[in-house]
Amino acid sequence: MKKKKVALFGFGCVGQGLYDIIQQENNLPFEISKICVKDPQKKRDLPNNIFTYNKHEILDDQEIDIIAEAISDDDEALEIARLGLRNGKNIISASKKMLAENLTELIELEKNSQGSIIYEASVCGSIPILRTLQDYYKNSSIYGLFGILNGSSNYILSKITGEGLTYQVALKQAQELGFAEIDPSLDVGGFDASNKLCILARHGFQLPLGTSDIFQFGIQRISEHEISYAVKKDYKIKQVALLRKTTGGRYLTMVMPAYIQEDSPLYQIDNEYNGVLLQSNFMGEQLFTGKGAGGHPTGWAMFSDLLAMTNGYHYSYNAGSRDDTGLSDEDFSLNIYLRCESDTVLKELDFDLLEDLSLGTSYRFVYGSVRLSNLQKFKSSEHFNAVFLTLDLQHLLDQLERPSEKSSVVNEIA
Ligand SMILES: NC(=O)C1=CN([C@@H]2O[C@H](COP(=O)(O)OP(=O)(O)OC[C@H]3O[C@@H](n4cnc5c(N)ncnc54)[C@H](OP(=O)(O)O)[C@@H]3O)[C@@H](O)[C@H]2O)C=CC1
Ligand SMILES: N[C@@H](CC=O)C(=O)O
Repeated sequence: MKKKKVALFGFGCVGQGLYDIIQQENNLPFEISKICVKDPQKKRDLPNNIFTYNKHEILDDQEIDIIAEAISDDDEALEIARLGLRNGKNIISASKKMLAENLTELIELEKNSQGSIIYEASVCGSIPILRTLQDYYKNSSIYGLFGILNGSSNYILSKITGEGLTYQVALKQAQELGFAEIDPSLDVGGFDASNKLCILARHGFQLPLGTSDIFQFGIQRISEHEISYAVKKDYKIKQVALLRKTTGGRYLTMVMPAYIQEDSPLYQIDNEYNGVLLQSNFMGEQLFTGKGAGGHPTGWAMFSDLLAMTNGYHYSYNAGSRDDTGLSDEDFSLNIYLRCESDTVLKELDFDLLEDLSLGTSYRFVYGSVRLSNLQKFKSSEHFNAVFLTLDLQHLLDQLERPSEKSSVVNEIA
């Protein structure tokens, strides 16, 4: 049988990871015919004639069946996806930011194209979570998703709490290992996790979320105070993402740092590993974990998509997909640890103090309860200068709709 022709866009961490895997496998139904990169001056380990610097050489080539795109330029990645679909190509993409921001348009384009677009590598590296949501969870009633969706921030937090590394050193390592985005503020600021949550929301919940719909707070402000509290209490700090059904079939979503206790399923998920805990009726809870970043784990997700695509695999977007975001406009209260400089912040937040942990220090370090709407307003204000982490997420979940009594779902997740 004639092998399908695949062209790669990008030969960096992920592109090379995919290329390595392909070299080590035999009897594949496809072969790499071209690789498009940006910098003609860069030294490469492969012969020059496999590279091109002109995307049209691939997009206009009738012989090329599949495009595997892993580039660090989201505008260009979007252009490649658009032109590729218009030209009837099948596309595999790792560009989560581009996908999260343009999924509605790309789904529309795909409907009118001979080709299709799939993107397992864009969410949680090696974990086959989109395939699972598509094919295994199809039609099941998922009511919650909770997890660690960003490898770099998990790596950084693991290294600073577990090994005493400084934030800067841990971030540098995450960059050197190829985990971090070209702009690492996407990782530590929670944007990357929000992008992934948007993609998961589409596939698991049929929700067209945008990152601006997600309550989001990063890990950049976490300091030795929060770390030593975690160490003292045997907690770990994780950047967690949550999407959970509330009353009336609407949803609550957030990405924020959390103190995680030993009995949480996320506690043992360290370094660049990710974890996604799905909650659904009938099946209860399932935790999926694996390497969430890095060339080979992510390259494998692309490789698996390539194999699936050569067998005609494509996503089906549930016809029940809604037009609005589906988010709840109810207000909820969240239990947080807060470090700030003065009592004014506590007043502004209408903070319900449960425990004062300041112990004679010059700043306020307190545990208590706030309305999410107040926290949102406060963190967007100009003079915002504080750090907060949630602990007791169960306090929040207790305010949300519970699964029917008949199901055997366990609610404790954090
Ligand atoms: N690293 C990871 O663990 C993961 C990354 N991703 C996503 O995969 C994508 C690639 O990431 P990663 O491999 O880490 O990035 P790298 O920075 O390691 O590599 C980027 C590659 O993209 C190429 N490139 C950049 N701009 C263009 C352009 N305009 N035209 C053609 N090629 C271009 C670069 O070319 P040149 O070689 O000439 O510089 C380089 O080969 C990103 O969207 C990232 O978010 C997704 C999951 C995990
Ligand atoms: N920068 C991302 C890479 C994978 O998606 C991460 O750290 O998770």
